[in-house]
Amino acid sequence: MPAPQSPDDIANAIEIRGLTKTYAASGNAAPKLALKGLDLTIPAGSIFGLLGPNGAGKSTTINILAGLVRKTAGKVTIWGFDQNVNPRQSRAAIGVMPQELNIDPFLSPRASLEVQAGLYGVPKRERWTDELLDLVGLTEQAESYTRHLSGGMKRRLLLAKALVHRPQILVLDEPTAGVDIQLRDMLWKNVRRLNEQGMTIILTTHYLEEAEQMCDRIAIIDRGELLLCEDTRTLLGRADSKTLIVDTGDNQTIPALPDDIRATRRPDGRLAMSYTPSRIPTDILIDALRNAGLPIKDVAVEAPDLEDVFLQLTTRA
Ligand SMILES: Nc1ncnc2c1ncn2[C@@H]1O[C@H](COP(=O)(O)OP(=O)(O)OP(=O)(O)O)[C@@H](O)[C@H]1O
Repeated sequence: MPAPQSPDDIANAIEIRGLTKTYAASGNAAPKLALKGLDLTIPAGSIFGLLGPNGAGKSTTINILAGLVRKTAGKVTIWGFDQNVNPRQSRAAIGVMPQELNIDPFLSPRASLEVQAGLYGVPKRERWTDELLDLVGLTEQAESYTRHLSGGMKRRLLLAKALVHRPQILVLDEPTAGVDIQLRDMLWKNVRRLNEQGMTIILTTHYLEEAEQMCDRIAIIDRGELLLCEDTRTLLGRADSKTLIVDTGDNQTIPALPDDIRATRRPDGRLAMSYTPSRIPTDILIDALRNAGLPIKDVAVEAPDLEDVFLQLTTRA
């Protein structure tokens, strides 16, 4: 049965059901159960973050998607193609920018892209090597030896390599680990542009702030299991705590407040109160300060970030 091809037909770029991976024992090391029946659905057109602490199983998942690691059990469907039934088509739908710089040092960027296109069987007339070099800002270095490129340029070349076969899905494995701000900005600009053109983006990152800013949906996995998969906004709403910061001018008293509100003075003199907005609305708290006779010169609210939620979910006892 032909699998659907048009983006309009595809609701989910990736569907993972019951994905299990056991790495075989080697030497003294026992077999390792890295994925324990993972279910994951990645909507087409999203920028999707796959997060988790070290050893959670992120790379294993990505490597299975990329066809680099063989799954032990489970079903993986990529762009409508079952990986077991249509391995070639499912692999063609995905491009992976790996963590490590796996580039032939003796090839020029142009030659690297041509070789990669050849590996994917892209006919010469369908190649877009010049556009790709331009996209990642390597037109000037197109003919240089790759070993003469800076680390940042090599990473940009990896991005271009992942795109030679115009995949519908782009996977970025820790794309900004150890890169400078300029490269990071360039990378995210490109990623957003590709996403606007319809490409589904999946990324792993240790920078939670980055995931919060970039991803519209986030999955958190830990010890080979899915902890949650939600829209970023919903996920951030989970941490039901906020901090109200009030500048009370010269008045430095700490007012008496209900028991479940922690009030402290920050080193800059402002009053900081942690509270649970679902139980105490912010305006009620401000009224309580007024009633206590405190001057209110300025007010700010600090909302929880992804790091708070992540730690809440993954901190091990
Ligand atoms: N080739 C392998 N052989 C045996 N065990 C492995 C192999 N690769 C990974 N593992 C183990 O499988 C588990 C999941 O590893 P994986 O690399 O997928 O995690 P990760 O979430 O990507 O972690 P990190 O954030 O550190 O990259 C870990 O316990 C790891 O030690």
